Amino acid sequence: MYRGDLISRITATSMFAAGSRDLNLTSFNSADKATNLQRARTKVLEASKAGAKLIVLPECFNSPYGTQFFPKYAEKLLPSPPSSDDSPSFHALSAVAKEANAFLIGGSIPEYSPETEKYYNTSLTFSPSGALIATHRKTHLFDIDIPGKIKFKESDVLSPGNKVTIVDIPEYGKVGIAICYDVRFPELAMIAARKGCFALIYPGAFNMTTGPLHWSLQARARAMDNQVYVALCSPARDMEATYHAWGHSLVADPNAEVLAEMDEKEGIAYVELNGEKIDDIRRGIPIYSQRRFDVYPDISEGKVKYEE
Ligand SMILES: O=C(O)CCC(=O)C(=O)O
Repeated sequence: MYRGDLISRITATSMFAAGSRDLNLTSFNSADKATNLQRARTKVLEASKAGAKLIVLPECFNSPYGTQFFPKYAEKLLPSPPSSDDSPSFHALSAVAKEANAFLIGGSIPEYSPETEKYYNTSLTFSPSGALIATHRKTHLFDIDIPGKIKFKESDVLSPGNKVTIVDIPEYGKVGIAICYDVRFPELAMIAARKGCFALIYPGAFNMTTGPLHWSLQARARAMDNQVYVALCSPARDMEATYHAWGHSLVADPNAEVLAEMDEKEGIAYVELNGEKIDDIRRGIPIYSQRRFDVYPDISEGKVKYEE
């Protein structure tokens, strides 16, 4: 199930909050996709130079965030690989993964599928050779309405993905990938963890209402429930934008302790993931072997749609 022998070889992972949804902290205009892609490239190369082997970008890193923006920024990913006209972001991510010689979880981008004629919020993961190794379409759409605070309805424009996404990273182990609001659904995290993932990684962008309330708590809860690493990677905050991201990219360890947490500004956080820590935590608090599947079902078995 859990491949401690492989994951203990991990040396570094990095998170950053750059190339944001609507980032306009310096001189660049984040509503400009090409600028965002260039910014992301610079930061990925900076992280890889510092030794990162697994690099994560934020949700919707190539566009402003908002249902009004998705159709304009959406890219076609089919056929795979798409043409560079259809998906400049696909090609930029693939090229920089190769240049950085690192695994790259490329945040997410708005996608338009000519097959289904629908829009999605989609995360692409590339290997160090530049090959696409995983695609996750946000499975739980961000539809909330907290009176006087925030109303957001992704489902006005987007359609949901329909699977749990696990990527087996050679020499490291399995990683579960999902997007932002997906973190609120413990079932998805638990299935990925019980299928052997050592880390659950969520490009995401909470807001100024739910960020302070739940961002860190959600990461810590998923880490505690599953005794795995959990990483959340947010865009930096831009108060000029229509959506104010909470920021605070963070990594929680298998004991639910926060190893690194950024502030709301652009930056890079580096964290070393150690497989032995998972073994130690699970030995100390052995919930992994104490489950009572005679009392309740194992949700990771049976009718589960997942893809490795
Ligand atoms: O769950 C939340 O509070 C925020 C989710 C979100 O911002 C998103 O899914 O993009």
